[in-house]
Amino acid sequence: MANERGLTAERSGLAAEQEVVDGLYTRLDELRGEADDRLGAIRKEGPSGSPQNRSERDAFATLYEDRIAQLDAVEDRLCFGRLDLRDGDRFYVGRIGLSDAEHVPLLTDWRAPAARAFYSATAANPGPVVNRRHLTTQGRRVTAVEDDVLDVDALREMGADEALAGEGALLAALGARRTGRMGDIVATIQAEQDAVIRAPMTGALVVQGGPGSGKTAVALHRAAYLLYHHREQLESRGVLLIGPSRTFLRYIDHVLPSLGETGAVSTTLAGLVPGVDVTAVEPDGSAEIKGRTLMSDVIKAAVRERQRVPRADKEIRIDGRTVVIKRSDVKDAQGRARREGRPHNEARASFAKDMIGRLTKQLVEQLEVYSDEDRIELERDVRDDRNVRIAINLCWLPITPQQLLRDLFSKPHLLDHAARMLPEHERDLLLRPSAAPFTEADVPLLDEAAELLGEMPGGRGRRPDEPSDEEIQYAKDVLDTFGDGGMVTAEALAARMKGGTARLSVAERARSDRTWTYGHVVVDEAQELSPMAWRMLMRRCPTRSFTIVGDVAQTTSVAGTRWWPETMDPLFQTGWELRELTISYRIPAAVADAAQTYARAARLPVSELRAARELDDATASTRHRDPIATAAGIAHRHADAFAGGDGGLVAVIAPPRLHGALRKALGTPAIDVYTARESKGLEFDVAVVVEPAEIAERPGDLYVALTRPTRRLEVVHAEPLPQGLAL
Ligand SMILES: Nc1ncnc2c1ncn2[C@@H]1O[C@H](COP(=O)(O)OP(=O)(O)OP(=O)(O)O)[C@@H](O)[C@H]1O
Repeated sequence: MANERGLTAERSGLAAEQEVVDGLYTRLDELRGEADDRLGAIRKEGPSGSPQNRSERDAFATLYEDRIAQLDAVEDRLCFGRLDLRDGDRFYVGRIGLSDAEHVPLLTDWRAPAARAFYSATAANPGPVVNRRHLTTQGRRVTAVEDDVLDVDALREMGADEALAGEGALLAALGARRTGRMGDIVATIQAEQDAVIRAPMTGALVVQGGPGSGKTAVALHRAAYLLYHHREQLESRGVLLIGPSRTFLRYIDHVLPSLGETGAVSTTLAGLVPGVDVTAVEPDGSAEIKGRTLMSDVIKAAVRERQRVPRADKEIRIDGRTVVIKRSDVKDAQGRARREGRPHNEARASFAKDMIGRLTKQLVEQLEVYSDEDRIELERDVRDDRNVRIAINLCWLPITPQQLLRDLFSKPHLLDHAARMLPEHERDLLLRPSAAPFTEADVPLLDEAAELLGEMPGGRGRRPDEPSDEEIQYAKDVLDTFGDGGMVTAEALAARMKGGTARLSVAERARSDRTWTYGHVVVDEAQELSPMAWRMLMRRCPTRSFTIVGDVAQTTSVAGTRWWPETMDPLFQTGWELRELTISYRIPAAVADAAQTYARAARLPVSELRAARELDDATASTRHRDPIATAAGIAHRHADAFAGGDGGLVAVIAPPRLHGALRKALGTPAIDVYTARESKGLEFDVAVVVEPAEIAERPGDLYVALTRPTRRLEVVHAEPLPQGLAL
């Protein structure tokens, strides 16, 4: 009888909530219809009217398009909660705020202050809330309601556990099959996560948490939260989101739009330097050196090296007269140009102007001309003289960041000069052919160089006294051929000039993007960044407003962080704060235990981590002579079971040398094969980890690999398991 009464109440609860939710979707449809109509009307007007009218119309069209995109994006799970307050008030919480035509609020945005209690109220600390209701919907249909009764007496009577808010809704979300795209967690954000999401925007917030503790989810929701609360400030400067790889960015690219936000720029570190393609991986030895802060001094010295003083004074004939490029003049003019404090390529104009002035003066004195007109004419002659231009270029050579780096790492004499502070064996590690492709560790160096070099001449329209690309390339060739301080005759230079020229490849178009500064920067997998990479990010946000999430136990980069204070203190001094997330929402308890036991044995700095779920049969280990065929067989078995059921993702994580054989044995692109590093930040229903001892050459790599599955970890090996791993 009691049960029946319960069921009836549940059904009537559902029906009542369905009515409310229907009303919300009706309002959503109305708003979408209005925005559609307005956009249609604007488009109908066509491109007529004054330029001002047109640009106003364009602005409105963009506004309506954005609004429609926002309303479309919140269709799924528009409303997911209800709060009943002690004073009898009740309101619904959803992805966006909605009001009716009379401005009566219908739905409260999850980011609004009033909605905070939905995530933070507990039985011990209920605030004004007596009941929190979670609504589960499929499409527009309400399929379940679940109440957290926060009235302590009622709660005690029910003997309920208050550890996880909305446990049913949470466990349903955690148990859902993975699709390969990350979803938002807005309906089930937990209290410790909410505190991070809503933390004030000042300074740097560092969030340390074990695998699956929701760092990525929290970082994305915080970006949405900050955009909502500081819209004016952030919309003009933007929010930058840095992720470890393009695969990872694809994995998360759905989340912000589903939260109604399209205003963040997400990219990798390399994506911040336009025109640079990172295609190579380099040995740890050189990557580690390139990550050190002292590389900023190396780059500085390399740039400075392009400002040269000739070994001897040099005579140049102009229209039958001789002028002398004097070493003392060059030194003096360089000093003056440097004191202006502009970047190298931009300061070159001052140096060139100064030198042209000095040479003109020599002609003026020789010819004894006194009229301004004659003087101006002579100056033009000097400026237009090719030999003069070449000589000036040799003393102050404009150069792109890419070329600077290629030269620096391929020419021992340049490296010896610029990187004097490094021991010889470390300099040797940096040497590589000039045509070698760029690596990830080069990116911050390119950015540093771009900062010191500034715009290439002609980047924003060439001035008359600036050299052409051909002249620059030519002078560069000369320097490449003759090395340090190479003085060659004007005739030799001219002869080579005829031999054809190459254009410099400068990513000028995107230059203005490179120097853009953001209102807030969110960094994911932040433990991987080197000190040089941090320098690069600090330039992107002079206000030092950062959200930094990562796990120092998962660090795989040799130049990365193993202890936050070591990295953060020099960057932010006292302006940073550390928070921890302690519950893993991804991995089942048995996987968490196995991974943590291994990590502790390998002396990784693991944080405390509890798993939110216990699942049976969550781990398995198979030893076999043929790990390739065995792994492929196991992966197929799971994939087939998923195909026959309600879906799910299977992935294989293995050392790179086994990838070819594994792909062949799998025979289908439907099951992805990753290295441990490639799998970073991703998750799968089943992860098949092959030859863990080999992956464990870098213990952080194995820790990452073991913590990818949401349901089952399969370990396959021919070699013995690494120490500390027991399944
Ligand atoms: N409060 C929550 N409600 C529902 N799902 C959650 C919640 N918190 C996290 N998750 C889910 O747990 C999984 C792991 O989250 P996430 O990838 O953000 O963790 P992470 O800490 O970044 O992990 P890693 O260190 O491995 O990169 C994701 O599927 C995420 O959606």
